[in-house]
Amino acid sequence: MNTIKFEDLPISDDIKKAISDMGFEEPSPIQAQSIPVVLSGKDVIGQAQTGTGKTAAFSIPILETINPEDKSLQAVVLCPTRELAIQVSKEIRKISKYMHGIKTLPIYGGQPIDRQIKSLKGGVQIVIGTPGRVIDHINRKTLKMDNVKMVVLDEADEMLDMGFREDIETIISRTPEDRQTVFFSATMPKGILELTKAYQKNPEHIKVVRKELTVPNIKQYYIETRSANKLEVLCRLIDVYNPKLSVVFCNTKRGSDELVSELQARGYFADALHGDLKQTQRDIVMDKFRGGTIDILVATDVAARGIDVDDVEAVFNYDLPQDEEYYVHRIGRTGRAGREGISFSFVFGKEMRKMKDIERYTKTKLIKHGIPSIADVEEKKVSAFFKEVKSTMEQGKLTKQMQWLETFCQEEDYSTVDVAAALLKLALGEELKEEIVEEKPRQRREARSKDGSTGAQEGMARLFINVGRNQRVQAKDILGAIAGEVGIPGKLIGTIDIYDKYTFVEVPKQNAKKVLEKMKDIKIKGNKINIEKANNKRR
Ligand SMILES: Nc1ncnc2c1ncn2[C@@H]1O[C@H](COP(=O)(O)OP(=O)(O)OP(=O)(O)O)[C@@H](O)[C@H]1O
Ligand SMILES: [Mg+2]
Repeated sequence: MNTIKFEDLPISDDIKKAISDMGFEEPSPIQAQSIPVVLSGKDVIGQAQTGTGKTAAFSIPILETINPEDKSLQAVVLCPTRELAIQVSKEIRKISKYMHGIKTLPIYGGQPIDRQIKSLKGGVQIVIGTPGRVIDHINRKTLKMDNVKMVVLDEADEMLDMGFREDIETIISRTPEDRQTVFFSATMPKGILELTKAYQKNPEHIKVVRKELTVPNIKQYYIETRSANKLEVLCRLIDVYNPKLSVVFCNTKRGSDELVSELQARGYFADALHGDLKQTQRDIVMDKFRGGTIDILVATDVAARGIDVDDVEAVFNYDLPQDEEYYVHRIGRTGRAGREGISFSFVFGKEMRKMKDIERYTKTKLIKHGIPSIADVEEKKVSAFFKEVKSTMEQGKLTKQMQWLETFCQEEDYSTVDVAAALLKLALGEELKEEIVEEKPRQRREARSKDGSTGAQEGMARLFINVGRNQRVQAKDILGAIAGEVGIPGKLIGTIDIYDKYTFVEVPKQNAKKVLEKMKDIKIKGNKINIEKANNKRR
């Protein structure tokens, strides 16, 4: 149990007052353990689960360390994404609310650099930035690192990973030798931990993780569903659980755009966040999500780390993440600061193996969840609707409506139940959807045919198409190409499943050989694809 109070920590009254305004009553374990050590000036690697207050754990010591009289740059916090830089900067501003003479500035790409230069000229002591833009300012000499006392890497493992490492090295090399270097993250893979040696002196590794890497207050489910059914399953889960806010993760920008269009077409308030959008659009989407104008954020991994939005009650892995660490960060967008959360990961076939890797890495077990039935969804919708009806009745003032109803019933000779039932149908619509029947991959394997193709329909052969990662080719293009090359009409080709980079296509058995011969290493819309016989090893 954590018995340390904020009063026991060596922090100034101004900060104590501010964090009390923020609703922090007691320090979280990572705050209790790391604040004194960071304040002592030591280098620190702080690891604690998602949503447990790592931001304040480094922000409070930064604010205690810098000298408000000195207007030079004294602390630099580096974050992997623009949204995170903005968020951390806001948190530091909140904590320094009662302090005088402190200036902080988020600097990130996609924002006009002139405006940033102007603000920097005013004397900024704490910069919170993304590496690229920080380097840009260093090169322009608009950011002077000579007086930097402290460098913090938030999401340190990501920052030291390949994508950012070089930039981080450049930035750190510009700071004084005797600076303090502080790393925080919920995950710290061994390989990355090795790298920290290059930047830190005798670091203290403060690790507040339990057995599991994920927080216990997130209920983690997995659902077996093939790609074709994912959208419907997602909608049903959202209808049944009715989360205040949800984040849905896709592995590609294009996938998230497509999903947003489909959700919007079904009447959901959803929008996308990914790296292809302009910064102004990214800001608008985040503001809408924080404000509740949209309640579903469909995002790539750009939103996986650090983002803190209070009412996110559910996270969906619409596509399973490529890295195990990312699973931890993604689902960590819910269940923050001790709140409850729920997560659903969609898996199918070969992805079960990836899921097992995730379970091993996080030391947690994902619980199997069935696909909600139409009846489940209806029950939920009807009960929610009746709740509204009840509250309308309780508010009263229905005299006029009652008169209309009585007149109508008398004139047409209907009972009020007849009318109420018709009104219900009008309000809720008639459910015409069919139940989803998920074929089990195992059953398909049993149906394996002699030619090595898996589970194809009678008379059809299933072929495996390797599309390669990040290639922009669609099922219909592949079907079209086969029809063009081999001369079999598209309609003869059966079902098609997209497993992010893997696609299966069914062709009539007598045409299978021809397709395989003619379509080896061909290009479709500039994308190299490869059609092979499907076999069990692939799954
Ligand atoms: N001592 C505290 N008491 C109550 N709430 C707190 C406390 N410290 C932080 N919080 C709140 O908890 C939430 C999560 O904090 P924060 O974003 O710092 O988590 P994190 O550990 O950095 O998570 P992640 O690994 O996802 O980045 C924030 O809304 C923050 O305001
Ligand atoms: Mg964080």
